[in-house]
Amino acid sequence: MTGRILLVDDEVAFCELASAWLEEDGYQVKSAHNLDQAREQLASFDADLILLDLALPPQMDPSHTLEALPSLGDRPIIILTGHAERQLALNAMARGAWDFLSKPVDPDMLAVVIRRALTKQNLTRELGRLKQAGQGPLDELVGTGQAMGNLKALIQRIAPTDVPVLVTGPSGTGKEMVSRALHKLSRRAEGPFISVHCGAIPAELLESELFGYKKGAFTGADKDRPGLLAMADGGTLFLDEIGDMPLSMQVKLLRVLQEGTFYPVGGREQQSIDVRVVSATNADLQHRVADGRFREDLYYRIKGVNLQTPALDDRPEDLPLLCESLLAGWCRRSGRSLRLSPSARQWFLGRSWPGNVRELKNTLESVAAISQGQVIGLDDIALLYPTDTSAEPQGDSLEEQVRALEIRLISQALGQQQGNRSAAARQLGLSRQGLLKKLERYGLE
Ligand SMILES: Nc1ncnc2c1ncn2[C@@H]1O[C@H](COP(=O)(O)OP(=O)(O)OP(=O)(O)O)[C@@H](O)[C@H]1O
Repeated sequence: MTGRILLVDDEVAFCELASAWLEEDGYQVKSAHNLDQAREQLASFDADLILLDLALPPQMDPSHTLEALPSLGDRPIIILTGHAERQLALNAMARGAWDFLSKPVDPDMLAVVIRRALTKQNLTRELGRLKQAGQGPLDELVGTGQAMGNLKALIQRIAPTDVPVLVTGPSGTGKEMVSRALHKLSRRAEGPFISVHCGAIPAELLESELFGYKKGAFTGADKDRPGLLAMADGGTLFLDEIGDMPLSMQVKLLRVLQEGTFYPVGGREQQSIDVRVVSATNADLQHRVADGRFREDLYYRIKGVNLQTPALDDRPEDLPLLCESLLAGWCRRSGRSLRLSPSARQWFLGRSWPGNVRELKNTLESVAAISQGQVIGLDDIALLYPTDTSAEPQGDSLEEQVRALEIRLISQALGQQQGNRSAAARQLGLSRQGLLKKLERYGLE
């Protein structure tokens, strides 16, 4: 076991002896001979545990030492006592000390007590870390119904392991969000989360994007460049749309996942990586395996645990909360304050969302962007979706109608292109820059 221990005892001989025992067990040890020295040491030596004699100079008064306990920080303290000081030791424990040992100290007993205290300290720290990390990522995944509840419980269970995860579900159901939550709740949370859009990178570039390349590997390779795999080292590699990965690349990826090593394009030196692989797809991979478009061995390699994100229409119970939280998110970003009128809310709750949360989000944000007061009404919705509402559009000048039409067409294009802005711009005949400007103007970012 590893750990840092501060020994506080005025008996120099005892400090030396105990330090030798503890160092032999692999601990880092420092000694102090009075309370002032102890506090000084703690300023630069963040001890995980303190061994503390109660009778310390200059006072040699145990009750003075007891009063000083809180100034030694929030770490387990083990009290060292003489036989006559049993009551004092019990007082110390009542004040939060972890345990006590009578002198002369038995080295085996010391080892056991220290191991128990450090285990407890590690668990407390881990719990604190998990509580802190655990709040955010799962709360971002809005949904309190049974389907989302089960999914969140599974995420929490699987996240701390290194098991590969395949996230499947229809487009716009939050597969990427789930994958990020897995990373943020994992032991790799401090490491990188690298996303590879397997379908968006042209097949001929995928290899150099993933593996990186050496200078001179091909025309234009004027210096070494690390690939996405190397960048993900120590973290999570997220393979999005894995079903669209070309077969030739699937073989190479399989080798990396099996061996944990790869060669950069044009390189002779093997590189190793340590990554956790999370893949996502809205394709039916088993079907692709059956018709030969996806390698079976790779399928089983990445599948590990399969998490399924439910279609929004299969969890209508979450719609009210989703509307509320998506609108609140838009308000935060745009600096506006808006709510849904009862009839507008009814409209959102009463229809089907085949494009899932992405479609709901785009629709809500488009309507929010064109609404003018503090309440989104059915008339705002009617401006964008005239055929979906019975209300007539009201008070719309030519300018407002053009704006509404633009917003609708942009939202539609973004929905059809799965949020890919370059593709949506192409579909609309706009430059990417032109589309970005409009998104900003209409608060659709
Ligand atoms: N449960 C959810 N709570 C809040 N927002 C969500 C939820 N699910 C999805 N979203 C939002 O919907 C949009 C789409 O989510 P995401 O990109 O994770 O979906 P996806 O399943 O990976 O989609 P695709 O298959 O098209 O890549 C994002 O803006 C995301 O923030």
